[in-house]
Amino acid sequence: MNEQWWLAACQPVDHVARQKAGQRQARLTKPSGSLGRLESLAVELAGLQGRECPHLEQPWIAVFAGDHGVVAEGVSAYPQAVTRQMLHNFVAGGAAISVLAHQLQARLEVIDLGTVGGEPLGGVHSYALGPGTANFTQGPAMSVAQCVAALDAGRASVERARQVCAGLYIGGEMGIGNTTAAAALGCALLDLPALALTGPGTGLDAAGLSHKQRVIDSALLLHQHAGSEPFEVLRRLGGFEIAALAGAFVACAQHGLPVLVDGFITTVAALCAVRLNPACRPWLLFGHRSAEPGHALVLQALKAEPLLDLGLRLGEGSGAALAVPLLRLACSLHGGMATFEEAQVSDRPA
Ligand SMILES: O=C(O)c1ccc[n+]([C@@H]2O[C@H](COP(=O)([O-])O)[C@@H](O)[C@H]2O)c1
Ligand SMILES: Cc1cc2nc[nH]c2cc1C
Repeated sequence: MNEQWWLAACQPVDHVARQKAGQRQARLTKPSGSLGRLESLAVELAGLQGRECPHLEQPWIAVFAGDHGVVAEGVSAYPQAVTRQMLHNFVAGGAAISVLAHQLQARLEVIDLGTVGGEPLGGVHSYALGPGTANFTQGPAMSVAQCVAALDAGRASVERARQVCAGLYIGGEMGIGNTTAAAALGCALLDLPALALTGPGTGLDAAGLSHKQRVIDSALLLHQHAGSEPFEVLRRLGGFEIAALAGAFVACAQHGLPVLVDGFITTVAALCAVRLNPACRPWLLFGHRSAEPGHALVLQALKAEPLLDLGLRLGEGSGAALAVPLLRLACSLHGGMATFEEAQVSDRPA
């Protein structure tokens, strides 16, 4: 295997800046704790940015796409061709994430790791690792070389984000069938049966859902003998876009770039990243809780508290993008509010 760069050290959190930010929060003109999660968010960001008053520089949004051999088992409500059709839509500006990126004035890049249907698309970084992964009910989803190349593609995206001094990294995904891969991966990493993490994805009915659960259970049985080493689990049950996201998240932590994680699939990628390199965990913030039922369990396993719960189940990085204004406002409140002393307001409850 190539050099395993994903095992290298991550940036430490600045505990002094974090502590100073906590002390500042206690001096702001409000009852202690009254801004709820926005308070801890500002303090957390202070530790990541190494300054008492954090502020959000330009966010970078990367959408990773890949197709999945397991769709041959009939596990998605939509046809596989949609993955590639959506690539056009991302670039043309018509997808939800395109609109959100425009509104946030965030840079959006689109990365095709390997989809069914031919030629590289204009405006898309193309890797052509294969026409989708192999069907993991028959064998491993990826070869070692494909999985390493996908992790590398994630790292390369973070390099591009760093070149424009992005202050926040959002990784989105697009891949018909990827809730099956994410559920299988999550089950293998958390030692759970398919029942725990299988959900309707793009919209399966009850019969479709039980079938999807059986497909995942059979894959878990097939790959059980391979053990729980995270790279091997990712290679066997993951997807190109999921491996790329895991690589991007580890690379962000290695370079001290905070990440805002999106929905079910990206959170499973975050779990892979944390299993590959546990020191990356502090760099991961979580944008929302998806309607996909397995998401809550994976978030719990990561001790993650997402910011929003709006019933979204789109992917593309949309839930993370929607949380950006909240992050910005948490920073503005933290840095802009007066202290009790400055405003000459009594800081003592009666
Ligand atoms: O982000 C989520 O939580 C999420 C939940 C359900 C579906 N998705 C999106 O829907 C696609 C996968 O759904 P499926 O049913 O084809 O496995 C993929 O393109 C994801 O971006 C995303
Ligand atoms: C239309 C469509 C858009 C998507 N965006 C992310 N996953 C998706 C799945 C479908 C089916």
